[in-house]
Amino acid sequence: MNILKFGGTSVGSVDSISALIEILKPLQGQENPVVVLSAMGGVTNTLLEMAESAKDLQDYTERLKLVEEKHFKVIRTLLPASAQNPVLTKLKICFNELEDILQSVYNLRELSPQTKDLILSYGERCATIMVSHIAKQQFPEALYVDGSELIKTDSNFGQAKVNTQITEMLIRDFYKDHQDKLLFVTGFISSNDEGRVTTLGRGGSDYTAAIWGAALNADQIEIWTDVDGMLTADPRMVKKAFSLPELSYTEAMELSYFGAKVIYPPTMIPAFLKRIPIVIKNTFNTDFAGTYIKHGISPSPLPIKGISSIDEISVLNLSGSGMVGKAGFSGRLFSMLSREQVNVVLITQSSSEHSITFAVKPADSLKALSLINKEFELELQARKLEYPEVENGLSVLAIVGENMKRTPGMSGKLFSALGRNGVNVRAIAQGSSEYNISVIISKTDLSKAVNAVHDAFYADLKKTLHIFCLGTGNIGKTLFRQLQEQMPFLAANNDLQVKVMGISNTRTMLLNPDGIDLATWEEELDAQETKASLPDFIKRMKSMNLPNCVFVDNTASHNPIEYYLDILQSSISVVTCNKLGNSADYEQYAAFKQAARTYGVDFFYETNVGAGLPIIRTLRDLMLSGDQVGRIEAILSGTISYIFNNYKNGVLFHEVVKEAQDKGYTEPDPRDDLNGKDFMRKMLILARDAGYALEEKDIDLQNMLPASCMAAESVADFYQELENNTAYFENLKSEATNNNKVLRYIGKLEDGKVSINLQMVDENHPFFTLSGSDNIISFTTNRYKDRPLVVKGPGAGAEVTAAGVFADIINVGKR
Ligand SMILES: NC(=O)c1ccc[n+]([C@@H]2O[C@H](COP(=O)([O-])OP(=O)(O)OC[C@H]3O[C@@H](n4cnc5c(N)ncnc54)[C@H](O)[C@@H]3O)[C@@H](O)[C@H]2O)c1
Ligand SMILES: N[C@@H](CCO)C(=O)O
Ligand code: NA
Repeated sequence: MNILKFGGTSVGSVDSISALIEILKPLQGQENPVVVLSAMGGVTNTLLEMAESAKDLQDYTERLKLVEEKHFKVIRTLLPASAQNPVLTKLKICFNELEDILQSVYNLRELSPQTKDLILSYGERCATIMVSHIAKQQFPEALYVDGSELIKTDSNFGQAKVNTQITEMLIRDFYKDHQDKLLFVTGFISSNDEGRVTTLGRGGSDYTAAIWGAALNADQIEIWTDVDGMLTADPRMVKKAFSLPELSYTEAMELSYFGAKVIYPPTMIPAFLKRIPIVIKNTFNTDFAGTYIKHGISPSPLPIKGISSIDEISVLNLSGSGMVGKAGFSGRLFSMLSREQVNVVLITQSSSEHSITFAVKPADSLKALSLINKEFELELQARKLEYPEVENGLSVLAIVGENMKRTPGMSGKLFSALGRNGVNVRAIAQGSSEYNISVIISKTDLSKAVNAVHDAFYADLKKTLHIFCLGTGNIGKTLFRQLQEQMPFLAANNDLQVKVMGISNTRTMLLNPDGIDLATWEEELDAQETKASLPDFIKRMKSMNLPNCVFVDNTASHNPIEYYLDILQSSISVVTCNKLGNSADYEQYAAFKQAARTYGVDFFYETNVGAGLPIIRTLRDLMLSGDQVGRIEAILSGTISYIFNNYKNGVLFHEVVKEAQDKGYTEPDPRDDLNGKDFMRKMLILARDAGYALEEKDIDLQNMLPASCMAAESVADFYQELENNTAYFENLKSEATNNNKVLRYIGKLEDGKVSINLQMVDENHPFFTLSGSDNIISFTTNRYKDRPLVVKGPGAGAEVTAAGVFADIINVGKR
């Protein structure tokens, strides 16, 4: 049985509540989970503010109306009219009670901690009443549970201490009687012996989930929030921060102690004691597999798990001869501070025992100072101690991870990263567990320091490209061979690793979180039982959630194209030799480019034009450096080029076509080459890259095939028709040779217009001398005006194409 806790953002809006219901749907038919809910996002704060306002005789009624309306709006949107009344009535009763309480606070001008807790409890109650009723539409067994009656605490209002024994008994009894129900339980609220409402303090709803989990021995506690679990650093500060798949309890505690706001550590203790795994999931990204916090995590390749920080900290330094050799001095200092409820965040002591430095929250600093002055009055007067001063404007940065214990050089890495970036370290502390090294630095350095440290620790990992490849035909196969051959060189010369994480063709698919062995990929893929499914492949790619991910499309299929946008929007780069994406609607082409820009990833397609020849790249460089393309003239069909270069006496036209296919120059379907479609796509892509928003219909394509060849249904028929038209092709050839000319199929872009024609050119034409599958392209631009920029060479074939795809992948790695 699982406990699912949804935080404020997950119950904060119509959309998020719909998402929540979607998350519960697949659980139908299984053992019912227990669902714990927070108040709607923002409501707890508003309740607090209203209570304070009432006490200060200020108006709160406007805000009360807004809170009420916020709940009603969800009900009206998500429930059919016939189902609205009962729940609106229940909520109305709650809001009337709340209004009465606030009015009493107003009348008495007094807000006791217990009244505050009572007021706050309406946040969780109203949200849970609301969501449980909405859920009833899907799950008739949904039941609202006021959890305050089941969690028993002392009377420390605002931060009540739980009586575990009674609480667990009450929860178990209640659950036994209601196992067949889908329970929606209010988080955060509890009650004391007299039945008065208490609250569990910060992170209280997580705590409720952990208490229920422990009482019922749950299999798992899921904390649903609005981010992808715990990250290596605060993503607002570190753009390259990434989600962590697994953490030990200790690591999670250390990480959240400083900063990470995802969960609040004390709430985990009941789960920790019972060894119940906690998983942090994202309501708004259900593809994210979650961050698991549990016992026995698998060995991690990460040197550290994360970097956390406290923005604002104050430091006090105590020094003087009076401390030297005085047993119990620091004991006296810190037990005094703890007695007075000053939370000490970090302590360091010099080995000479001449000074102690410790950090506290800025709000506690003056209190700490005056406490010290009082406690050590005699020593201070006798000058055995220096008068301490408070230093502000400081931050704490901590690196956290169990691997630190085993790996030498961790602190070296930390301090050299800080040093290289000119960050001065004010004080250092290492937790005795060796799970944490903390430094105090100037607040103005914090962002730079966290980024520098993140780079230092994750750079090696960042230099691994994780690729997911579609298509194992001509190009795909060749690419894998090239990758395998080149791996050692890349590692040695570029510190770059390329790991193939997934491969799929139309039959089967293979994904391996450790990377696929390129020596045996083919047998492994063939042996897979799972039938290929593109949506599953992409889903699994996304849920691996790896840094530096590249999706490689080596197919000639329409299917992958429809996922490009989603993939780019998941911050995964796309490398493709498939031209179908860029040559469909202009709008789609533009959307791919925009998505890559917005999500900071790459969309590379060099091999769409001229295979491995640097044509797209050259054009991009021209455009980026402010040049303007006036004219492009090109031969961009490797297949047709090969055919015209090898269509000599003694060989028939259809035989040369077959040769081109056997050499791997043609499209999977050679008709796409011969009818000019493939060429047209390339010209369209070039024109678009040159800044013209053209569509296929704008291109003037002269088809060089006789109608009967065009009409052929299968590839075999097509070859037959080519043979039937032998005379037509022979005529073309002799007409050209008789005039000392050669046949050339030439594309042109001029004045924003594109045409493709069959021409006969003589030796004065720059395209006269070509051989093999050569492509040639000449750019006439503002800067290359008198003599054009020309790129020429083999423009088809598996080796050169795979090499182009390879280069695109490496270029993703360079960023
Ligand atoms: N041959 C060249 O010189 C050259 C040059 C540039 C670009 N290209 C492009 O390379 C691409 C591949 O050409 P090829 O000769 O390797 O083709 P191919 O027919 O040999 O291989 C295509 C592969 O794609 C797989 N595939 C098709 N649809 C799929 C889907 N929906 N999901 C997963 N896998 C799928 C097939 O199973 C097959 O393994 C084409 O788009 C082509 O235009 C080829
Ligand atoms: N079939 C293509 C491959 C290169 O895109 C050609 O012949 O040019
Ligand atoms: Na190219």
